[in-house]
Amino acid sequence: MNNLFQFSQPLDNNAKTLFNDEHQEFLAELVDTFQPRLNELLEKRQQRQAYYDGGALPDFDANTQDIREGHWKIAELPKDLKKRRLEITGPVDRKMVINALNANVDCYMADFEDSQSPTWDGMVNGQINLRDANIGGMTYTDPSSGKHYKVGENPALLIARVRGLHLPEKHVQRNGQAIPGALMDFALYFLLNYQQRLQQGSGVYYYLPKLEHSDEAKWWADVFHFTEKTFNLKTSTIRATVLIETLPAVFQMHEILHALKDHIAALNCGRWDYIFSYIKTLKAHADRVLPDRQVVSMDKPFLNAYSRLLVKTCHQRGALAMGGMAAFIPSKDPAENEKILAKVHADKTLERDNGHDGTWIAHPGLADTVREIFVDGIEGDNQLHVLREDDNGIDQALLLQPCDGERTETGMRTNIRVSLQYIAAWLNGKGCVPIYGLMEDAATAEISRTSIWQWIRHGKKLSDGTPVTKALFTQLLQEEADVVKKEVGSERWSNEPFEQALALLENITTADELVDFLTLPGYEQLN
Ligand SMILES: CC(=O)SCCNC(=O)CCNC(=O)[C@H](O)C(C)(C)COP(=O)(O)OP(=O)(O)OC[C@H]1O[C@@H](n2cnc3c(N)ncnc32)[C@H](O)[C@@H]1OP(=O)(O)O
Ligand SMILES: O=CC(=O)O
Ligand SMILES: [Mg+2]
Repeated sequence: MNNLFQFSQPLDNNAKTLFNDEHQEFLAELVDTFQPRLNELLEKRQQRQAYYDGGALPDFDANTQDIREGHWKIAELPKDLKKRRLEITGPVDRKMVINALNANVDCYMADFEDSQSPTWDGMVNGQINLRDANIGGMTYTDPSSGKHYKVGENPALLIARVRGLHLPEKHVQRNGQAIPGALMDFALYFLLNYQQRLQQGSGVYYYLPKLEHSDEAKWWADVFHFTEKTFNLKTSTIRATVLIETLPAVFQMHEILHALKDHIAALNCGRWDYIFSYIKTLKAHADRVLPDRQVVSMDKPFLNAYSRLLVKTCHQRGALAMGGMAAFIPSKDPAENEKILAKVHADKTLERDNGHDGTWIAHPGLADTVREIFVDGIEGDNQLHVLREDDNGIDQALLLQPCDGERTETGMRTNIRVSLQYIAAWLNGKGCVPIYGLMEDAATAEISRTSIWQWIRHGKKLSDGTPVTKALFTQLLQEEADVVKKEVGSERWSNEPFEQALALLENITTADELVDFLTLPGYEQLN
């Protein structure tokens, strides 16, 4: 094996498959060509944030008005990306991959991101699992239950979501620097699967998370062109769906589609990161502090405007407009489950009526309910024809409109318990877990912990008049840690990294400066 990278540990057989000489050569070329520019793009994020922290608000860019107002379309969608009414999402562990491919859905978004804790083993085995999924006939036997899993006929179309641009892959270094996690995920998924996917008459499909600016989309476009050229492939073999899940990006949707016009297939409303980004981007703006997380739902004016503007922008350019995730997951209690399905039904109906072409589900048990809306409830493969005049008036003021609602002690305590349990799970290698009947992943947990930070930062009062201070948070943290300890039992508490999570949550919530992503300090502690 050649020595183009330094690895933090000896490679096992799976890792050797991923990092064979040919793969290392291409990845090294990508890193050398694109990492310096990526570092500049990340620096620009900081500069824009400093501008917002100084009192400015995100807005449409006057310099790119011609792109927003010009007549152009993205490249024609490939046949298999025109029908994406239902997409299941989930982490890349083997059983989940098989269950997702067998779910009654059109597509499966296989996630190296929000729902995947980026442990070395998780990322390496995830690539092997997706390779096997693309080859077909994938199997697995669960060692604890003995249950056997096999991918059946007509599996869902696979789309891989790579890590965000901010996350390094510390286990793989080049010239003493950790490589970008996003480039590793992109390159390995491409190298392991492109021949197989082309033989099947398809392309290589990705989801790109957490972009903040069209310059970042342009960076990805250049990575895709470079890859297609290196492997003598037709332009547009690689197709991306970009999550619009940061507040700055909602003002850049035409520009993002334009920058990626040879490779884009759709935009997606990543609502949870979007809410987190609203908090983060406007963290210095006392008049835009969010209320309890539970009341920030998609029918709030600022979120509804985001969904409608995304639909309009996509359809104008010939791209699909994907909806997002309702965090409710099925309950084993039939009465409770009926209520959950009713909530999911209402949430998805709103998305369908806004004109989305498809949506996400977190669990196979939601497929039938959501099919009623997005399969039986729309005519044809998508709603590309929906272009409403009513949506013309969506402007900066509406997109940034403050959100009504109370800040309560119960809400704050729930945020603490959810953050604590999620961080412990993430540090333990699980990126998505059920907590109090909801799916929690990196994006939802970010909302919980940054809400508290922002309430402290602006000295907000709870609905009973109590001011939110660091001292109040520290007191509630101890009380809620005791509650969680009782809920999970002392054995689990001591066997899993709850104490580590407690310390991390306390640090990031009481820090004077908002920590950009909880996964950055978290990653320093991850294997
Ligand atoms: C903000 C965002 O980024 S949203 C996108 C990222 N988030 C996600 O993708 C959520 C993915 N969902 C999940 O990880 C899971 O549904 C959880 C963790 C929330 C709940 O999982 P569980 O506790 O295992 O749920 P439950 O016990 O009800 O699962 C029943 C079965 O459905 C399977 N299942 C549940 N969710 C999924 C899924 N998303 N994909 C495939 N299979 C699934 C389970 O593996 C289990 O299979 P089994 O009966 O063969 O053992
Ligand atoms: O990635 C999806 C989100 O809601 O965040
Ligand atoms: Mg997200």
